[in-house]
Amino acid sequence: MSLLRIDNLSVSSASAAPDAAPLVDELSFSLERGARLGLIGESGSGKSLTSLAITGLLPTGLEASGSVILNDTEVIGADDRVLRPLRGPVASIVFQEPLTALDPLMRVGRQVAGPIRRHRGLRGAALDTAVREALDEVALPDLDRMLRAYPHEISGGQRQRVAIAIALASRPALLIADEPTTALDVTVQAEVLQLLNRLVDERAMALLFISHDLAVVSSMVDEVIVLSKGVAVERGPVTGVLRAPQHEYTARLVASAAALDGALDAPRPSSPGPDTTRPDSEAGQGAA
Ligand SMILES: Nc1ncnc2c1ncn2[C@@H]1O[C@H](COP(=O)(O)OP(=O)(O)OP(=O)(O)O)[C@@H](O)[C@H]1O
Repeated sequence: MSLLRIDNLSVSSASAAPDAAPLVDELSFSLERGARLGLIGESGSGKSLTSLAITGLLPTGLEASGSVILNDTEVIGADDRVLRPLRGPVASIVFQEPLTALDPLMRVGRQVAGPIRRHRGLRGAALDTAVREALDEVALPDLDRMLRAYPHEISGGQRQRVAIAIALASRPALLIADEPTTALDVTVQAEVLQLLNRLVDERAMALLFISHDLAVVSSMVDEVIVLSKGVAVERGPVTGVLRAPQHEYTARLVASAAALDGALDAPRPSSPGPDTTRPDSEAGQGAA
């Protein structure tokens, strides 16, 4: 039995015109325990709505149809009472913006303790130890300060590490990472990806990794689905899809990523180096 099996999932807005295209359109895929799948596509292609539909967290006004079976439970149409026990121990989400997941008025230590107490039943000294271990596992420095800090008192990268610690505290079988590093600067991004990679491996979790960034996706997953306007236009092993895209939309995504890489690698048009070829230039004068 697959950990997650999605059949013909569609998501539509209740207030949209009857002939409007669904926001997610007849999407099907499954994910086995320990497998890694990427969902890529431009902004607005339906990636986040898919992740929210999987955990039954679609905002009011949006309706899902089809079937999402998470660990043997049908999510679509299910009561919150049925879904709550799945959120955490079966599937956890790490969002793009860590502040979405964190309570601004609660110290980090208490926020991490909440899901550990709820899902693992720990109390007292055992709970304190588990909270420290959870923060240590995501490589947060200065644990004493972290435990007492409010979210605004730590950096963006540290906040995302705390959000990851919270998502993992309930030991999920499936981690959904929805653009987890997009809000972080490039060096911090690489550290957080490394951390996620290690934790997913160590815990043999399944990973659904959502991103518009092809380079990031290819470093994290084995298989990929390409979404365009809510439709899965291509899928397959990540290296094959990115090296030899079959669909024109995927080819465009790959080309624009390559163009971006090329632009970043190329020398800057206004080189900061001294221009000694112009006698009247500042550099030329300075060098004279
Ligand atoms: N609550 C809502 N009501 C109506 N339409 C919505 C709602 N939320 C999202 N949409 C629309 O659904 C489409 C898919 O949105 P979604 O957030 O899944 O895109 P995405 O691929 O995750 O984009 P991004 O990378 O920018 O987060 C978009 O056109 C969006 O405007």
